[in-house]
Amino acid sequence: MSIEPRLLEALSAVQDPELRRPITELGMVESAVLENGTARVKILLTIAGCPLRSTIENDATAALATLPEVGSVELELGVMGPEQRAALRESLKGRAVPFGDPSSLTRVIGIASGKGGVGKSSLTANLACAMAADGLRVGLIDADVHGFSIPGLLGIPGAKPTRVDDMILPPVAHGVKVISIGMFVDDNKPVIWRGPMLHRALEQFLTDVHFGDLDVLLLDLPPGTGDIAISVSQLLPGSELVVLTTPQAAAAQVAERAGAIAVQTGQKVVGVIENMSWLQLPDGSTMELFGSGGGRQLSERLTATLGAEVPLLGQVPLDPLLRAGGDAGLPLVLSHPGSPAAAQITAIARSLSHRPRGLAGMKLSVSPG
Ligand SMILES: Nc1ncnc2c1ncn2[C@@H]1O[C@H](COP(=O)(O)OP(=O)(O)OP(=O)(O)O)[C@@H](O)[C@H]1O
Repeated sequence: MSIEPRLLEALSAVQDPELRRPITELGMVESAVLENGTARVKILLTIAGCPLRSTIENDATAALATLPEVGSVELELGVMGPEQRAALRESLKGRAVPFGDPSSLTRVIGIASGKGGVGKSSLTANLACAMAADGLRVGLIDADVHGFSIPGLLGIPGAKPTRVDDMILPPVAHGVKVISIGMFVDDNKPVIWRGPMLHRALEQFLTDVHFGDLDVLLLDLPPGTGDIAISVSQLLPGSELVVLTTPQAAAAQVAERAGAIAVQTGQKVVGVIENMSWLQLPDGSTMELFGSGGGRQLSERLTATLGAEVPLLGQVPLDPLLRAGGDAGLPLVLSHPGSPAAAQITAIARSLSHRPRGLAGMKLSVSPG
């Protein structure tokens, strides 16, 4: 089938919403001809019943209509055959370096907490959206296997990943590629997996899920020091940790254990975040609902235990809008970017993503000149 270069050029502006690459590079444009001002184009979807077919349809029609010589568009949607899908898989596989590879440029950051309910999932969802809003390519793995909540917090509670044969394409929410155990279990059933199964599930997320090239991959870890924390350190030896606490001394003590695990795993703890630091009252005064000092205390203790500076990255105040944003699936950093809590989270996201990558322990491919 023939392809008119001008039409192909216009279609190169259309991205596959899940693969986030131009459809022209993915072998999805089967034919594109111009006859008497009518652009007749056939696009092949990766799978039948592609959930995003109307997005592709609308984007392609709009892109073609930008050409002055195109008066009308006739778009036909087909489905890739096994050979075309195999070629697509191959071309995608060759691109992204696995995250565990020492030469990977993706910064992998696990968000850990001592106990549940301190806001780890809410902050992880907000951090991911803040980074994506800054133009970074962000992936988020909800590894909080027993308390997965990320899909709901990002407004895609029932989303299922698209499968192209044995490759899994993560749904995208607010520019973040998201994968969660919750997407692989029925409805709200509890996950009763133990060590080896959890390890296998995480391994599958890291190998079979096609995230493409990412700047940052965030992992929402289960609270505490369980099996998943060990698996993460084994599967992603270069990954870093951020530890979350509330200002309460008792919470900081529990969180210290989650951070001190890095002594055994050899991971770097890049900082502490204090959440629920205070509540601003209508008269402008602040109320320290959970006491104060937990974040500072945790940062000092981890610095002493690990023998390396573990800074307090920021303090996020309590904000009812943050809770409401989670319920509505629209994180606070997007719904109310100017609020004090959102400003703190965005500043923390920037300090995490803008730090130069440490080169210690990394192979440098430099040859003497
Ligand atoms: N800064 C904040 N202001 C207001 N509400 C918050 C804040 N941080 C978290 N919350 C709320 O606190 C509750 C617990 O948060 P979240 O589920 O994110 O915690 P978690 O640490 O991930 O818990 P678990 O590990 O048990 O899933 C949620 O209702 C969330 O909306």
